[in-house]
Formats: sequence, C-alpha cells, structure tokens
Amino acid sequence: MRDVTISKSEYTPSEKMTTKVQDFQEDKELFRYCTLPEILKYVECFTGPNIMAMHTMLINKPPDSGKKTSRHPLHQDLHYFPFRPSNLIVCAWTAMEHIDRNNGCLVVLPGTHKGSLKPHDYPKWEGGVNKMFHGIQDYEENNARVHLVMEKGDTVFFHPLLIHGSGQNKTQGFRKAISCHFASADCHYIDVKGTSQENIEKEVVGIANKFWGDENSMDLKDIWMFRARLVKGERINL
Ligand SMILES: CC(C)CC(=O)SCCNC(=O)CCNC(=O)[C@H](O)C(C)(C)COP(=O)(O)OP(=O)(O)OC[C@H]1O[C@@H](n2cnc3c(N)ncnc32)[C@H](O)[C@@H]1OP(=O)(O)O
Ligand SMILES: O=C(O)CCC(=O)C(=O)O
Repeated sequence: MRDVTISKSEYTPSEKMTTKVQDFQEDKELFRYCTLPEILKYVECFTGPNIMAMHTMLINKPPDSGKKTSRHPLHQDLHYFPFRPSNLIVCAWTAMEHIDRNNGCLVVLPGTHKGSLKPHDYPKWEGGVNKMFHGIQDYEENNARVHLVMEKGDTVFFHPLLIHGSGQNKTQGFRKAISCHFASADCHYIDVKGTSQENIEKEVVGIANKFWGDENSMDLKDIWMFRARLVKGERINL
C-alpha cells in the first residue's frame, strides 16, 4: 500500500513508495517473525497451543506529506476479522526502531478491550484517508490515552477490541514496525452480513474481485482462510 497522497503517482517500488507490506505469509524471511519462540511463548498464553497467524503487516509509516494522512485513526482490529471469540485473538506489534510521538507511535485507550465492537467508517479527514483505514466515529473523547514509546525490538501484545491508532510521522525517517495477528485454531468463522462489519467485507471482497475476478464469488471468510497459516499445533477450524 502507498500513502493516499501518492497512491496515483508513477510507481517504482522503493522504501519511499511503500507505506505498508501486507500479507507477507509467503515471504520466508518476514514470516519468520510469526514463528519466533520469543513471540509465540506470549501468544500461546492468549490462544492456547494451536496457533494460526491470521494477518501479517510490515508498516513503513512515511514522513507526513503535510496532509496528516500518515495517521492511523482510532479503531478496533476486530472490525476487520470474521472470526471469534475475540479473547482467543491477539496482536503482536514489534518496533523495528525507536518509536515515540515524533514518528507516530501507537496510542491506546486503556480498558477499552472490555467493551464491545463499535461501528467503523472512514474518518472525515480533510487531507484524505488511506484505503481501509476505518475509524470509530463515537469513541469517548475523555478516555485516557497512553502513547507507547518503544525501543527497537520491543513488542506489545494486545486484544482485538482495544481501541488504538497512531499519530502522524513528523520526522523525515520511515517509522517501521512488524506485526502479526494470531488466533487460536479453535476460533470459528462468522458471517458478518447484517452486522457493523458488512462495510469492510464489501470493500475487501471488492478489492479481491478486482485482483482475481468475481466469477468465484468469494466472501470475507474465504479471503481469511486463504491467508491464514498454522504456526504451532494443529489447524482446526480457521
Ligand atoms: C487489523 C488490521 C487489518 C488493521 C489495519 O491495518 S486497517 C487498515 C489497513 N488496511 C489495509 O492496508 C488494507 C488493505 N490494503 C490493500 O488491500 C492494498 O494494500 C491496496 C490498498 C489494494 C493496495 O494494493 P497494493 O498491491 O499494496 O498497492 P499498489 O501500490 O500496487 O496499488 C494498487 C492499487 O491500490 C491503490 N492504492 C494503493 N495505496 C492506496 C491508498 N493508500 N489509498 C488508496 N488507494 C491506494 C493504487 O492507486 C492502485 O490503484 P489502481 O492503480 O489499481 O487503480
Ligand atoms: O503501525 C501503526 O501505525 C498502526 C497499525 C495499526 O493500528 C493496525 O494496523 O491495526
């Protein structure tokens, strides 16, 4: 993915053009991150012994263009996931360098993982919003916020209902982090039709159809089954 301010410019793959590498499950070196015992030993505390790597990302937050599009709006990751229960899902997010408020660290609203999934949509930002960067429209403005200042290699593990986002990158560097969403292989898929997640299903399926054609009528579950990989134990439902 590119930053939305340059998404239509001529494309030469480079660090400067790539805001996010998503779904790196077929890249041996990057995917090694999802199998590291140092990561899995904590993941297992949440998922139990049968562990699926569901979603992988290397985020290369670019210097902000001045339009504040490098921000990631406050959201809950569960909005994107057609599987449950949420307590058997956990995100590992590892800083690849020193990250603080200057280069756009994670910001979290503590305690919000105990709430429910809220409706998400595109924030009404003047400078534009990256594709699929949905945000919560009605979060509690007065909720405490914690900015996670992290050193290279520091990792946070968080619940998919935790409201979080990240600020703009005010530096000239590219802020890098690597992350994976893990889930217990015992989780099950749900149909999101008729729920607040229907909007993201439409968008994701629309992109998948654009890439692979719509003759096979994929749904959100098919797309997730396709990218999920077993990293420990036995593949059960997912
Ligand atoms: C739990 C987790 C999911 C939470 C989150 O991370 S939420 C937000 C993240 N969601 C995503 O990153 C979602 C998905 N992203 C994608 O599916 C892709 O990255 C795409 C946006 C389709 C881009 O595809 P990709 O192959 O990476 O990039 P390409 O550079 O080849 O561009 C292909 C077409 O996509 C367009 N594009 C790329 N980046 C953006 C952007 N930021 N905003 C709007 N449009 C964009 C680009 O212009 C190109 O369009 P066409 O030339 O095909 O019309
Ligand atoms: O790395 C970031 O800036 C935020 C990533 C994030 O919140 C996400 O992808 O869900």
